[in-house]
Amino acid sequence: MSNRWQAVLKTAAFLKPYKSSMGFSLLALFLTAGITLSIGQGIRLLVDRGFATQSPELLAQYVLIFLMLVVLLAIGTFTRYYWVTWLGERVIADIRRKVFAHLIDLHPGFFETNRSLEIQSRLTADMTLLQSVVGSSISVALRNLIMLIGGVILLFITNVKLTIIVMLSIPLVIIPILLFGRRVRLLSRQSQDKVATVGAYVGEMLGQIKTVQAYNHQAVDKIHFNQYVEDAFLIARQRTLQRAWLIAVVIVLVFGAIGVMLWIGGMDVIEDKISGGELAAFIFYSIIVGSAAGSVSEVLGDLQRAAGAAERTMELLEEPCQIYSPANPCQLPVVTGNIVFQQICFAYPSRPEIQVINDFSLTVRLGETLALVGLSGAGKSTLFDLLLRFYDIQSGSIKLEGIDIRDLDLSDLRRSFALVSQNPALFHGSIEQNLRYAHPNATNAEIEAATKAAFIHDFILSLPQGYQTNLGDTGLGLSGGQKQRLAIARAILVDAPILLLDEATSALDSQSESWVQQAITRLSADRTTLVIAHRLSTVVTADRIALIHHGHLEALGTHAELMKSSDLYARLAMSRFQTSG
Ligand SMILES: Nc1ncnc2c1ncn2[C@@H]1O[C@H](COP(=O)(O)OP(=O)(O)OP(=O)(O)O)[C@@H](O)[C@H]1O
Repeated sequence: MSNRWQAVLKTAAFLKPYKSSMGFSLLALFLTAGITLSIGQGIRLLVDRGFATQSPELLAQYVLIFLMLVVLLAIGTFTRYYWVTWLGERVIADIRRKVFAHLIDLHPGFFETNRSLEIQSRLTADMTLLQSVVGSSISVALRNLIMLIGGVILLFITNVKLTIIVMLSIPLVIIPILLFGRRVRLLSRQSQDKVATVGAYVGEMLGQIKTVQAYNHQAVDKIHFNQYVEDAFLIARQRTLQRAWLIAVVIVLVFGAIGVMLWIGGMDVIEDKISGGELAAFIFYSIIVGSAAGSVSEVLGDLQRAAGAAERTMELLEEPCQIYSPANPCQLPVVTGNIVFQQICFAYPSRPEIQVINDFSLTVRLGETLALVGLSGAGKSTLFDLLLRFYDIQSGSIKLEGIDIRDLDLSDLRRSFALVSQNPALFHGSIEQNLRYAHPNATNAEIEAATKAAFIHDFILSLPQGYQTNLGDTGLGLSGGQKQRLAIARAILVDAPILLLDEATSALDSQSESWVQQAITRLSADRTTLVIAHRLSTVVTADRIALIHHGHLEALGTHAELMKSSDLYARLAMSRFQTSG
């Protein structure tokens, strides 16, 4: 079986928990199809017995039956529509939750080879497609299939001669409609893609609005954007033209065919070979059979596209997670900050030929502040990634409290660290929500103590909405220094035994710089701290400095020692360390 159909089966498995809803839907489906078909018989009785006999009582009786059928049809359709759509929405909600739960645990390396924008589009576009198929197309296909089969049987029962004529002429009507329909569908898909490109372009430009304006790039962007919009318009126009043709052709062919039938059938009625009711019922059934055949063929295209979406979704869901907790993790003792790197080697999975960390060994002492310094690209941030197990090393070992970090439960390991990165990640939401990110149950007093220690409390209070001030995406609306202090307050609140700090390279003004510096000093006072240092003030006050060069430990010691013993360090200190603060 091809992957695609396996994926469809796996997607269908999501329906399993909802057997009763499926039962309701199927029941309603058969009921409505049955009633629709029996309306033809109702029409026949109405014409032959109600009108032809000129009896008002019989007419009233048959109109009543007809109305009852209509009410039943309404109830059945309500049930079918509600349960089928419910199923579609429910199943897609389940798949979305499962995919997200899987993605958020996946190793970060996965997102390097798969653009997150593309994954986002899968989560929206593919899901919408699947939803429309589970929540409507399947039921439309099934209903029309039942009507098609039932309609053909009833056509034969009603009149064999006319049925044979209809059967011979159906392809004449259906084939042109299918051809036009296919072209319209192809153009609709192209049109959707074009609209998606327009959306992506707007997203990218608005996300980078300052760069766009700083480089006076608006005129060029307008030209590009106009091009995208015009492309989308041209395709939409073509699609509309084809669709208009399709509608016109359908009208001519379908009503033409009905006209022919009326002619042949009418002659039979005049010659008394069949009754007027039979002819009316016959025309009703032919319309049903014709439209059912059209719908089934149209829905088949949808089902095929949905199979593609199912395949991509299942691929995502089955992507193996390469970083996970061991089955029987070791118990982590109280973490004091005893970290040992032992001859570790590492290359990023996306560039396996470049050894970023090369036979690196280092023992971190309890409670010390260790500054990591080195040229840009030396591998400092990579060491943090390895400590947090975003990637696994290829050889050697990293031990925390004497235990290899690969033998620890991932959440235990990561709970031991508080990370303050160079560009602190803040999320959409209030300042308070951002502070509570890793410690949701913190009391207000704890939050205040943390923000005071990070020298950000007064600033927060100066905002009109204080702690409830909303931050835009990625902390929009705060300066670099404010973001860092907020991140430091968050780290204080987490109160993890080891602090990982990636100092900002961007120069802060001296006031802000000194606040950040003091906040860091407080934060690192009673815990083991690894800091990627870019400032002279930081390296001078650090207990020890590790100089990293090409992923290797080049030298280790205090500032004064390294200034004497290492040429590279002396050069680095002269040229690179920022002296502000
Ligand atoms: N995700 C990645 N995939 C492949 N290569 C990477 C990845 N991240 C970093 N690298 C490469 O690994 C090397 C070390 O990068 P790292 O970020 O650890 O350096 P760094 O010392 O922190 O530099 P800086 O001070 O400029 O931040 C660099 O050559 C970089 O290009």
